[in-house]
Amino acid sequence: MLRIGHGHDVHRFDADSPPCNIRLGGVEVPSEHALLAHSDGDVVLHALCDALLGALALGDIGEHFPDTSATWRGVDSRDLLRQVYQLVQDRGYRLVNADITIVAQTPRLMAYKKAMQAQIAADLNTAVGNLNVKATTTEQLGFIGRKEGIAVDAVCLVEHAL
Ligand SMILES: Nc1ccn([C@@H]2O[C@H](COP(=O)(O)O)[C@@H](O)[C@H]2O)c(=O)n1
Ligand SMILES: C[C@@]1(CO)OP(=O)(O)OP(=O)(O)OC[C@H]1O
Repeated sequence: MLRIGHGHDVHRFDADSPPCNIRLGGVEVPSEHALLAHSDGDVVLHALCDALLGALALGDIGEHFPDTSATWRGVDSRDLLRQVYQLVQDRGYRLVNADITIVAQTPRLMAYKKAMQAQIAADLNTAVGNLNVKATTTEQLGFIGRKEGIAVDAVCLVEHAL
């Protein structure tokens, strides 16, 4: 039995913050500004969590980790991903593959994509070849092109282990 899931997330840059590292796909990436979020703001892992939850018809990340709860304030999104994947495994499923597209005018991600793939694969206990991370700009169009935020789309396939 195969099931497919899709996730989408957006986080806004804090225009008032100084240059700093942001977390994308579990990796520290230098950025002109911080991302605004209740958690650590890892928009890549949030989209992947939603894809995995979607594949099992388990709702969305906000239902499981509400941004009204102090429990999840500043949380490492790798913890959220591992918890979500445990829900998937508890139902007898495992990841076949996931494909992630980061839509960002900035920062430049070429040098960080492989590290993200390796980090995510390790957290999901899967081969790095089952994970793909892509990046694209919007050619300076729209809110992403104006460097106001980052969007991510993720799709995944899961299969029943039996
Ligand atoms: N934040 C980004 C965005 C893109 N890249 C890389 O550049 C390539 C071309 O980008 P387009 O927006 O013109 O499609 C893209 O395929 C990525 O390899 C990047 O590293 N960081
Ligand atoms: C991760 C959570 C929880 O800390 O908060 P944010 O970091 O704001 O992220 P978002 O993708 O808006 O929604 C999920 C949240 O409930």
